[in-house]
Amino acid sequence: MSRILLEVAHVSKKFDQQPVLADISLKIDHGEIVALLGISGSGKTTLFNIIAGLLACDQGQVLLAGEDVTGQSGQVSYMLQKDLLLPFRTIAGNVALPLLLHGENKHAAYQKVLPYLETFGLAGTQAQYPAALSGGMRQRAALLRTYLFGKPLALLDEPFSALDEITKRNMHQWYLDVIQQIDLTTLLVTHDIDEALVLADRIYVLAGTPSRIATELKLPARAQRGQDFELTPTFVDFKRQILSLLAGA
Ligand SMILES: Nc1ncnc2c1ncn2[C@@H]1O[C@H](COP(=O)(O)OP(=O)(O)OP(=O)(O)O)[C@@H](O)[C@H]1O
Repeated sequence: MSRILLEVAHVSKKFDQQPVLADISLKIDHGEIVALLGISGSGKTTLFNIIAGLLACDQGQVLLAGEDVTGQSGQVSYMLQKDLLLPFRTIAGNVALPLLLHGENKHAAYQKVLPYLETFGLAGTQAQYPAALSGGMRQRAALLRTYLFGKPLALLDEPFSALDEITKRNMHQWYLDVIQQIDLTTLLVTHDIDEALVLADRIYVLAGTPSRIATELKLPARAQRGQDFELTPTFVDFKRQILSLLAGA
């Protein structure tokens, strides 16, 4: 069986005759965390929406496990920048939403989410409302809800950008831990170079006008990086390379 879960092939997009994305091709294998990195306005969200089937592309294809899903929504799980938890629903009510939407009854759905609350570091929060939780906890609840949509690929659009620096770093480590325990492939859209370098197995850098894939970087294996990867010469070399590509954009 092919390891490729997502393939974006030669996707282009214009808005009002203005090309934004030109001939974008990328692949993601099962289990990978791949970052799509670009400056503000480079078309990351546009590509995200095309992959999620929320926006039509002008040319190209989106393939999921080899099947053409171009323009089809509901094939991947996705999470937008803000946590978007419903303030009037408890945490259990929020994270169980995908199961309830699939027609499960409330009791069964709540029973199913309880062990996941534990895995996602949210044990004991089921009866609380989002406003009572910290930003990091709300983001974990939103990630759990995304995961419970049950699709093999999660698209995350700047999921940690609203968090303070320390909480964000803790969330990065947490995400790397939790991803070992669940079966999920991630496409992370971000403009944060450090975040991409800390989380991703591979990075696609978008640059130019219109945006193209300027380069693809393969990072050292997650297990070999260690907690202080950000302080290593390897990290700094990657960062320098990315900065020079983005600066020339
Ligand atoms: N619906 C639309 N109609 C017209 N232009 C659009 C539309 N959506 C996006 N654009 C334009 O396309 C370009 C790319 O926007 P997009 O939001 O995809 O970039 P981005 O890389 O996600 O930016 P950011 O990091 O700031 O969110 C921008 O110039 C934007 O103004």
